[in-house]
Amino acid sequence: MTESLHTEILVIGWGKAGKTLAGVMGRAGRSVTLVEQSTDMVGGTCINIGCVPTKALVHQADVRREDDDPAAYFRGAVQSRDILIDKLNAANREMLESVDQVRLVVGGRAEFTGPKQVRVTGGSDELDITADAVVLNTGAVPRTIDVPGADGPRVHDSTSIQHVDPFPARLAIVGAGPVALEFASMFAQFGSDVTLLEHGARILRIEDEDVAESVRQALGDQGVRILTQAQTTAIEDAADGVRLRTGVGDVTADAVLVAVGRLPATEGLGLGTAGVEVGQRGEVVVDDLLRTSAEGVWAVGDVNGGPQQTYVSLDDHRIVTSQLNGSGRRSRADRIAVPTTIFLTPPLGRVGLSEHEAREAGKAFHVHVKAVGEIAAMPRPRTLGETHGLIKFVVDADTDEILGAALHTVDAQELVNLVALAMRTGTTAAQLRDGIWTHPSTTEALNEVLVTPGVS
Ligand SMILES: Cc1cc2nc3c(=O)[nH]c(=O)nc-3n(C[C@H](O)[C@H](O)[C@H](O)COP(=O)(O)OP(=O)(O)OC[C@H]3O[C@@H](n4cnc5c(N)ncnc54)[C@H](O)[C@@H]3O)c2cc1C
Ligand SMILES: NC(=O)c1ccc[n+]([C@@H]2O[C@H](COP(=O)([O-])OP(=O)(O)OC[C@H]3O[C@@H](n4cnc5c(N)ncnc54)[C@H](O)[C@@H]3O)[C@@H](O)[C@H]2O)c1
Repeated sequence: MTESLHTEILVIGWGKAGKTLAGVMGRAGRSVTLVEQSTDMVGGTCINIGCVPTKALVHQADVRREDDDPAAYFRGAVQSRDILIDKLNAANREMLESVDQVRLVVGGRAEFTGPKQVRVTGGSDELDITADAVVLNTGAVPRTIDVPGADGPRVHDSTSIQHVDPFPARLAIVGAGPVALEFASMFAQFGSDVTLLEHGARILRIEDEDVAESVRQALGDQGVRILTQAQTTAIEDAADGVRLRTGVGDVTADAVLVAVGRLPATEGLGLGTAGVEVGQRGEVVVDDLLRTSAEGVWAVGDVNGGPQQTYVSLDDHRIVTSQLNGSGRRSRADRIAVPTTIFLTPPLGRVGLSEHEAREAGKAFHVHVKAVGEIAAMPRPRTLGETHGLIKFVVDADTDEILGAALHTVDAQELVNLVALAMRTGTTAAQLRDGIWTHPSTTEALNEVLVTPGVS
């Protein structure tokens, strides 16, 4: 059956930016149609297969006791992950179903048939939609590696590994980005024997050496084996598992996770038909207002090639919403000090310049750095029994403002937001150092680390 409709705003993909924009614009009385290809993905990547389920698993892994049977414990952890995700998926649907002006089309793939004209196909049903404005929010998909055996049944991506069965006593992970590191730390805590295959000279190459070394030590103490210069050339079935051939020797495992990045999801969208330009990395090309090359078409979230973070996608929505329903002045260029966190145990929070980036930028700066275990004024890690890590600040020698920070410590995912705010507001290192902070908290590190003699 073919139906047609016209809508003011068409959102393709139920990502963070798109769902937020749909709710805001619908509540403002504008007619919105949101198309999502899969019922399993209502609410998008973050809540169904990305941030939230993985952090639920990280938490479960952290609280596992040494004598818990790994396989049985993992099954229980996955069950509680699934219960949580089902609830969030349903809550996301309810959030938009309750907005009268929003029409939801779930279970059909959208493809452009002309400028601002889309066909949605789901089974034998078709829906032709024309729109005044189109917002592309199709996300990203896991990149694969082009080696023999990479499509084998025991080779997983970040989605399927969350339900891996049987539990892998030995897990090999190809890649060393946030996905690889988070799963390495998590599976080691679940009781797997984890080998991480990094194809470069060291993990976290964009970070300072002392920061990367701090993470390496924490992972090592969890039992993660890191092989560097390990280019995977083949994945083969073997009698005792699956064998990865690498330039530095073979690795045998029960399961493999390939985590070598995520590519913007543009396949099959018919972007050429819509006059939407795609760049060399497969991303939809946008300007700072997230406008594509086609008039009236915007791209938000991972698909536009920006940082792949949920909160960046959320900010993308603010930029487009401001054009559809506001001053239109909000821009990507306004972003200052956007923090990140890799949810290791303990997590690594990062914001601003690293030491080597500050040096390359020709800045005059001081470095304040201290190992977490040596920070007497911060008992919080000791109360949690997790004293790995390092806290490092790069401070402008002329203005005393924070240029950047690396926070490898418990609670880093919170503390990094405070430091980011300090950077945005021009709060000085001395003000942070002399601040009154609750006790026992991780923020107290500021009282001590920023007192240490700054090394120029
Ligand atoms: C394992 C993992 C862990 C992560 N952890 C974190 C974290 O801790 N913190 C963080 O900030 N970020 C994290 N991320 C990244 C974060 O999940 C993404 O940056 C974010 O979800 C991107 O959202 P989005 O708005 O681009 O769209 P998405 O949420 O990806 O939504 C896109 C939607 O579009 C749908 N779609 C695609 N094509 C079509 C089509 N043709 N027709 C209809 N629908 C379509 C898809 O099914 C999907 O539901 C993680 C990612 C992964 C994979
Ligand atoms: N906590 C978070 O905020 C969080 C968590 C998970 C994912 N994410 C986002 O999801 C996106 C995807 O993450 P990711 O870790 O998959 O990708 P990534 O692009 O961040 O890292 C991929 C890593 O794989 C390595 N690599 C590439 N090809 C390889 C090969 N053939 N062999 C071995 N290594 C190879 C790269 O050098 C890189 O270190 C990232 O942009 C990230 O920001 C964020």
